[in-house]
Formats: sequence, structure tokens, C-alpha cells
Amino acid sequence: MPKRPAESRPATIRPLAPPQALTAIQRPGAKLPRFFAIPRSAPEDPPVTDPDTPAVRVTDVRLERGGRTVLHDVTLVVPRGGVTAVLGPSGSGKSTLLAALTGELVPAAGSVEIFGEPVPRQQKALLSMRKRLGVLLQGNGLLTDMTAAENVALPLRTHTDLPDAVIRSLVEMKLHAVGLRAAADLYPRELSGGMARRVALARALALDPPLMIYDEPLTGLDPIASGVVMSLVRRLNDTLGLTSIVVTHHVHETMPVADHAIVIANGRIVFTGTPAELAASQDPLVRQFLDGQPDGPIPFDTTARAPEAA
Ligand SMILES: Nc1ncnc2c1ncn2[C@@H]1O[C@H](COP(=O)(O)OP(=O)(O)OP(=O)(O)O)[C@@H](O)[C@H]1O
Repeated sequence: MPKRPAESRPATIRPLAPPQALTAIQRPGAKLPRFFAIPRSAPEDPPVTDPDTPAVRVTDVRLERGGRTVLHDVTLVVPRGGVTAVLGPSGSGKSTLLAALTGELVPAAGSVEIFGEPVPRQQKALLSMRKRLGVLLQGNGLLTDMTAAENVALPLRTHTDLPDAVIRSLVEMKLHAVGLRAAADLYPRELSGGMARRVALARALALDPPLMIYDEPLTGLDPIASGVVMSLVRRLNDTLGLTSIVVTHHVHETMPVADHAIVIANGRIVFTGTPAELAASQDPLVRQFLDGQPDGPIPFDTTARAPEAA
């Protein structure tokens, strides 16, 4: 099935099989069948943008943490519909870049646009934009006193007024999408690390965001669970018509499912291209990172040799 950006999907519900119809009614602006309550605080319609507008455009950005410049001169584009990996050694600034995408960190210079719209600074507009971002944070962030199903239901209960029965169906669909429908009634302590990560993924998908951002989705997972999570990222991206950004230092697990790669090191972007181009790169910074060499242009302790000049 050809990939289609979420923004270009039709706003009107066509006759669909029930589970798809349930997903479609979350889309704000959709014509709802009469028997569904209209959500009072549903996510707002994403702005109508040219389908060629990238999912993310970062232009000449400088990012600071604790008064220190972490990233200089960041300019990058994340095209719609693909899986983009943002790679770099520990402490290189991957999470800092992610914070600029979600609006948690305001750049000291430059601009960040999501689907052609500048990331807002005003709180209400920012919250509205964040409903269009599915973010899987480092660690799972699952609430331990809630079952898997209750965790996945949380964003739906917080941001919509959908009836309970509809929420239950949606939760079942999301858990099914990550292969965990049978785990609905289990508590996080009863799940393996890989299962918990997939429940967190289902929760990040709950509001059908067009853009998914994964921050170190493989931390703490064994190679098999890592493979399952990464192939799930790819499959969900393609079947749901999403754009995905995977922030990670797990190069070898991520490259097989990525369309684009961006490498950050020494306070800058040092590579953008395809996974094949990355593998062939002879840039010393890139090679040191890919080959896991302790000695080279990337210092082991990145805070010890922070970049100073732009
Ligand atoms: N809130 C903060 N205040 C001050 N410095 C910070 C803050 N957050 C991050 N840093 C510093 O910014 C730099 C980049 O950190 P960041 O977490 O973005 O790196 P990362 O590439 O995501 O690392 P990791 O892969 O280990 O998560 C580090 O030197 C870190 O110490």
C-alpha cells in the first residue's frame, strides 16, 4: 500500500470496518456517526500544509543547556513518511535536539518547524502541537499502579471525551497493533522489558499522531527484543502512514529499518544520508562512532571537551 502522510488523509469518514472507523473518529474535523459523542477537547486539526513540506525542518539552530552550547549550527530536514535515525555517542546532544522538536527547549538561535509550523512558545499552542507528536521517552514512563490497558487509555481519557466503550475498543486496537492484546490486564511489573516498551509505544500511538519520536527505544533490551521493537517501529510507520524519528546510539539495530540517518558528534551534525552512505562514510568522526573506537576525534567524555566556537 503506498504511504500517505497523515495530513493528506481525507477528513471525512468513509464506510469502514469498525476498528478503522474507531480510529478515524479521533481525527478532529471528521464527520462522526451520530451515535458517537463528539470529543470536547479532541486534538486540533493539524494545519493544512503542502504534502511536500517536511515533517521537521531545523534551520541554523543553536541549543544550550545549563549556559553551555550543546549543539551548533544544526540544519536538518526530516522528510515525511520515512524512518529517520538520529545517531550519536552518549552525551552528544541527541536528547537535547529532541527537546527542541517537542518545544521543551527553546533554541538560543534558529528555527524549528513541525509540518511547516514553527514550534510554538505559547503554552496552549504548544500543548496542542504536542498532541500531534507521539513521544516514546527513555524508560517507558508507564504508571506502575495501572494495567497495560489503563496506561494506553490515559491519553484518550485526558485529551478526549470519547465514551468508555470506544476508548476500550481503541485501546484494544493499539495493544493489538503492538502484538500485546493478551497483556491488557497485566501490570507493568508483570511485563518483560520488551513488552513494557511495546505498551509504552501503544500509549504513544493512542491519539494517532502523524509524527512519532522514539528516544533511545532499545535501552535495556536484549538483541531479540530490540529486533522486535525496531521492526515494529518500521511496520507501524508504514501501515499507519507515519513519520518516525528514532534517537539512538544503537546503530546496528536501527540502520536496517531506517531510510535516513543523521549523526551528531562534537556539538554538530557530522553526517546526513542513507544508511548505505553512512556505512560507506570515511569521515573520521563517523568511523570512530560506527566502529566503536575509544580513540579518535570524539572524546570519551564529551562534557570534558565541549565545543566552544560556532
Ligand atoms: N538539563 C541540563 N542541564 C545542563 N546540561 C545538560 C542538561 N541536559 C543535558 N545536558 C548536557 O548536555 C549534553 C548533551 O546531553 P544529551 O542528553 O542531549 O545527550 P545524548 O546524546 O542524548 O546522551 P545519551 O545518549 O547519553 O542520552 C551533555 O553534556 C549533558 O550533560
